[in-house]
Amino acid sequence: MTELALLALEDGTCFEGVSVGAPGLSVGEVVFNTAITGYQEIVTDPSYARQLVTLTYPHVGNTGCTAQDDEAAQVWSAGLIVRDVPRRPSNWRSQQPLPEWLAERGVVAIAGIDTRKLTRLLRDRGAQNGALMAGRIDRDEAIEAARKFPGLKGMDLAREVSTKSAYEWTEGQLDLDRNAFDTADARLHVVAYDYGVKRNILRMIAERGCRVTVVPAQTPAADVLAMKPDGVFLSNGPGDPAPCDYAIAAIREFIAAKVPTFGICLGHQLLGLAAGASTVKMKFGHHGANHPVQDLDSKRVMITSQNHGFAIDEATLPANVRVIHRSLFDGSNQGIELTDAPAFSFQGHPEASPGPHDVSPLFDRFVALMEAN
Ligand SMILES: NC(=O)CC[C@H](N)C(=O)O
Repeated sequence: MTELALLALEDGTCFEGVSVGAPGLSVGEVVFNTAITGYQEIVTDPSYARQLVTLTYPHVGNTGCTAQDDEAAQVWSAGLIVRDVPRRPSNWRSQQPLPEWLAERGVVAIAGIDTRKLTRLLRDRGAQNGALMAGRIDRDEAIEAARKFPGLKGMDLAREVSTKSAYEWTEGQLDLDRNAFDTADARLHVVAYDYGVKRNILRMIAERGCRVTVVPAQTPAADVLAMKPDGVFLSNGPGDPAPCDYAIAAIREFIAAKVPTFGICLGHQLLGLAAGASTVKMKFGHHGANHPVQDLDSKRVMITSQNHGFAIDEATLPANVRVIHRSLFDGSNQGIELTDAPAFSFQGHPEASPGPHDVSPLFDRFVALMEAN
């Protein structure tokens, strides 16, 4: 039986469609992602916590779902909004159709709405708070729920999605035949802060000859320094970076101790904050897999995977921070490097899961930085 679903925005706009997930009500910030592939990696990316993701690509679910493609232990996106789901997935790796996979995980999802209209609205007015309802639907209740969502600004979500206890990561990048990666003869020890880390980041660090210890977001710097790591990694993650004072304080200690440090996305923003810069909320952010970013040193342009709604305000960067990457879409900051400490970071997603691999050399740069220190 087809169940109805409804998406309501805080401005009162409603879209009616059909449910392609679990029944229920879910609220969050509505954002659009322009990637053509990678829906499973997108909804399991912890950076999407409290966000309802609409995909601009019209056919979603064509290749089904596969356990190996999860970027975390659960779906973190608050809900999924698509134009059309095929009746039957077709791919040799597919274990389950997308709607069944979403329903099993309790994720509310809607299909059959005009996602082009929704995306244009978000581009014009900026990211909107919204509510997604499936099964029993009620417009007024949904609009009210959307209006009650306080918005992501000021929301510290990193500590909510983080691991509760430390663990060792031992897997290399998935190449389908070989899932276990041997880190027995690892040359370097990396402590990775989990603010909402994606598995492919850990794989890419591990297979470059690193033993990786993943620690909770609120682990004090002293505990990490006691492990005498060769490097510290700051992960991606959801929410606003500014209220993550525990992380900013810890990173300041790593900078002072001159520990090689590499940050991605939320980790990049936190490094900027620790260095003394400010972050700003963007109008609708960057979410896609085709964003051109320039490496300002080599002048090379890379096509990158992106997922962020906050950004470092370059005007606030102190003199000891160099801008090393910039977005060619809107000129916003994409990378920084400290001139007086071995620390650098990138705003996009170099692990590219999903997305193009142009930025993967940044992981080699991190390894080189650790080796040089
Ligand atoms: N992918 C991320 O790490 C996102 C960082 C942050 N939550 C933002 O929206 O900008």
